[in-house]
Amino acid sequence: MVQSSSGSSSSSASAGNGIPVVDLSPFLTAADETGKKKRKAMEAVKEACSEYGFFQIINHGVPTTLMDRALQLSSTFFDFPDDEKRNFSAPPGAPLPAGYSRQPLHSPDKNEYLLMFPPSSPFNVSLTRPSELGDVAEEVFSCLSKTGSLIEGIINDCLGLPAGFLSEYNSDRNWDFMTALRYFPATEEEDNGIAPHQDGNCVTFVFQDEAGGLEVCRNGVSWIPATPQPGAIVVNVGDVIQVLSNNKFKSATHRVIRPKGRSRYSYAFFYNLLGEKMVEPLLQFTEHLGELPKYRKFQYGEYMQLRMRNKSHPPENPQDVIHITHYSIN
Ligand SMILES: O=C(O)CCC(=O)C(=O)O
Ligand SMILES: [Fe+2]
Repeated sequence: MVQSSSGSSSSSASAGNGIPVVDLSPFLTAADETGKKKRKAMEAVKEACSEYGFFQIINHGVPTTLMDRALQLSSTFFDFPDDEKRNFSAPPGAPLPAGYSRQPLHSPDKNEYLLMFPPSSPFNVSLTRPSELGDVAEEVFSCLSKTGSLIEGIINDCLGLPAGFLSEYNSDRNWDFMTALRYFPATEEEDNGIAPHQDGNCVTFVFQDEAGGLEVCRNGVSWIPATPQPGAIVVNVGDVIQVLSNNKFKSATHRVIRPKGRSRYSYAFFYNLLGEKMVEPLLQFTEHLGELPKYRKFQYGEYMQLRMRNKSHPPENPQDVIHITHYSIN
């Protein structure tokens, strides 16, 4: 049921060298009549979310062939000359930066990416080269949206919330987005792909090629690899779930280290929340437990704007970068 991503079998979600791996098949097949396998998987998710904020899922229903194809097609796209790639950038003044972008020179992050909103979004840039990319990316988007809803339901139950609470709270999928990323090969001088950060959204899903490099910080001390495993999807809890659960579930700090001598390709799908939604610790994790809320209430869209400002206008003093602690009650 559960094994560590370093490959060794184990019955504990925290064993092994890598992050825990959870088999979702009991949730997708009718073969679990007693519900025992589901309960075991739920325990593993619960432990992973409170210990690491990270786990990998297998037998999740997203076809491996689709993920592999998507990675091949994005790598073909990123191999195009810069001028060609820029034809797929959002037009100047566009309300959202859909399509192709490269991290600005001042950024420590050395990657380029394609940004996609839900397939029906008018902000999307049509991905016509290579010819299959647009359709395959849409298919990936729809599949991961379903995975998002499945994992959100599992997290809901792991947190002991009333059935369907999170899906009702987060019922509008319009703010979800996905990136196809390419990290440039490391140089002799530096190898940062994405600097240590937490994701601001609800839950993130990543699938990656075999290069490796995604790492999770444990207890502020050690870095644990999310070792690539064929067909697996990495799941990480974002700030919204951390706040709602009053820190019961962790929005883990993670980073990407670029490999030497090759590029690294991945897709990241952000199961998000509508900007107008208010976020605050739920009574189940405060009053009902006799505990004080660790965050004040805030509007999600405001937090997203502050995070985007971190990127567009990085503060001189790194201590002024806005994190979820901006809303902490000390
Ligand atoms: O590419 C990856 O493996 C992770 C990307 C990530 O952490 C992010 O975009 O927030
Ligand atoms: Fe991230």
